[in-house]
Amino acid sequence: MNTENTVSAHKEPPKMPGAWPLLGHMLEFGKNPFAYMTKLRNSLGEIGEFRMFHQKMVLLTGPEANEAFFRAPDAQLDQSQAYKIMTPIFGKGVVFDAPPHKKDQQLKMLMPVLRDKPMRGYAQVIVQEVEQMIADWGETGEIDLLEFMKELTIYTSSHCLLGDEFRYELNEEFAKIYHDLEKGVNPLAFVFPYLPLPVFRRRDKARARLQALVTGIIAKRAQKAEKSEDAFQMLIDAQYDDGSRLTPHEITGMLIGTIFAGHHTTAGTAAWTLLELARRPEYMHAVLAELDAQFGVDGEVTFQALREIPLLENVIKEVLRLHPPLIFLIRKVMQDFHFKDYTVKAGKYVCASPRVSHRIAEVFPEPEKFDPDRYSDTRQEDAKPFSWIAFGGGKHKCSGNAFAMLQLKAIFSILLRRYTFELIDAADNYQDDFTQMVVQPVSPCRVRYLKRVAIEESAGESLRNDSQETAHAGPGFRIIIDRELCQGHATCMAEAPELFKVDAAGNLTVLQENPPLDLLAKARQAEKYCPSKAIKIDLN
Ligand code: HEM
Repeated sequence: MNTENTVSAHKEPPKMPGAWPLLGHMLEFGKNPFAYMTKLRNSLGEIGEFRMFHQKMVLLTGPEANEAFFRAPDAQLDQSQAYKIMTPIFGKGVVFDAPPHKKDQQLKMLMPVLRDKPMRGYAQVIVQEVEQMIADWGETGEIDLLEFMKELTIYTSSHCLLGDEFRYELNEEFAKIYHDLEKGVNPLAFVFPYLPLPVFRRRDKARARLQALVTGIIAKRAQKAEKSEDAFQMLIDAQYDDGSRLTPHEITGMLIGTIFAGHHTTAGTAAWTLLELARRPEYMHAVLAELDAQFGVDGEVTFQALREIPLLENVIKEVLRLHPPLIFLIRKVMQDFHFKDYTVKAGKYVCASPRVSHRIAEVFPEPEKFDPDRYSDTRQEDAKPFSWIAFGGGKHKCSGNAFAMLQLKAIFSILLRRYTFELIDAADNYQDDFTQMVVQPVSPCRVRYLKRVAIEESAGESLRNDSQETAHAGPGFRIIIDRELCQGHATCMAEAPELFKVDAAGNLTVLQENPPLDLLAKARQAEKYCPSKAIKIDLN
């Protein structure tokens, strides 16, 4: 396998049968791209061709094929074509629309913005935004988790990247601009990017207004003695190899492009992380124990501490394996591309699919199982290069991956220590929405939150009351389950893992027949928060 010309690579990739005239495989692919790509891999293997309308697409899956895809030079596999739809938003001549030497330099300028040094400052900003979002949540309530995460991550990323002026002085105006830009992402833009449609007009007006605001802030900042420490400032100070600076048009495009790249991807991952934990009380409990040990009840969430929460990190990795927000990545073949015995001719498109590659049983045994322990030192199932590719790979690997992980870890370090969460609908109702370009959970995605401090306080209260009851209650208590009512929500297991176990089929087992009284407070919490009211505590 390689990306250079070789004499042995001569076969055309095998083709999927069943193409319709004009449409090709579009109908089946459009209905559920993941199901279609899985079918292609199951029938043709690691390389196979299908058609979207007249366009020939070749799907590559598995670590070796991914390696060929990600290591190919830009001159051979061109990424820009796939992002053409974004040119009116990011701007002409910005990143994917820039000539190759300029694009490389612009992407390079983004690197330090999203890594090491400014991260410490970002950690504080993210923590502050999470605290603010939940400040008026109260004891308990219901939210649409995806909407919550989308709002939160637009605040965190705009605050970290655009800085204080946009977050505090221009917050409402920025929300409107962002809304109009988002609405302007339309597949029509592939073919007619500047058609005089109202959505495109609003998009262009919003882009122009954003640039005017950026230009104004650059001028204002130039007057100040003290320098800001956000991504915006780093781009103002950045230089091309020839010493020239980015123009306000380029800075605007790079900032909005970075926010777009990180917004729905991070929001969807955050929502899935909480959903997967809420479905699995044993992991929720273990993550909570890790966070409590690291930060204590009121400990400060610092950048350094966020680096040392391996279980939460593995949980997020497993979420990204099962629910990568970008399920296929596309390149246009500019020069014939070779993989093993096959040649993909120039003019076709090649795609890699994180979602399909992540569910190959030879790479990730029992691929459908949520198992964060896969990444432990002893197992390292992701050790094979290009097997875990949620952030892509090679030269164009996500430059925001460290920032995304920082955001996710900071969000949960606050949220989970303040509140517990439970699903409102049946667990199977929470699915991926494949109709979106960035795959996220289907909306509405309803969860209930309950304040942890209240739980702990009332647990303390219970304990105090219990000690009074002990005198005439005997040395233990009994847990009575009404099996007719129990629906296997597993909330009890999150509250008292010593007392309850719920298996994957929703069957509840009570682990101790006559538990000691020091577990009574926890049992009472389980009784209190059981959504089906199936638990009764009987004092001896
Ligand atoms: C969980 C969150 C995220 C996921 C799963 C994700 C995934 C990806 C993937 C798969 C690519 C490669 C695309 C390709 O090869 O065509 C990519 C590229 C990129 N991502 Fe992310 N991303 C996330 C968050 C972010 C964030 C937070 C930012 C910035 C704040 C960001 C900025 C970028 C940029 C600038 C690129 C282009 C890199 C290049 O082409 O050199 N991403 N991302």
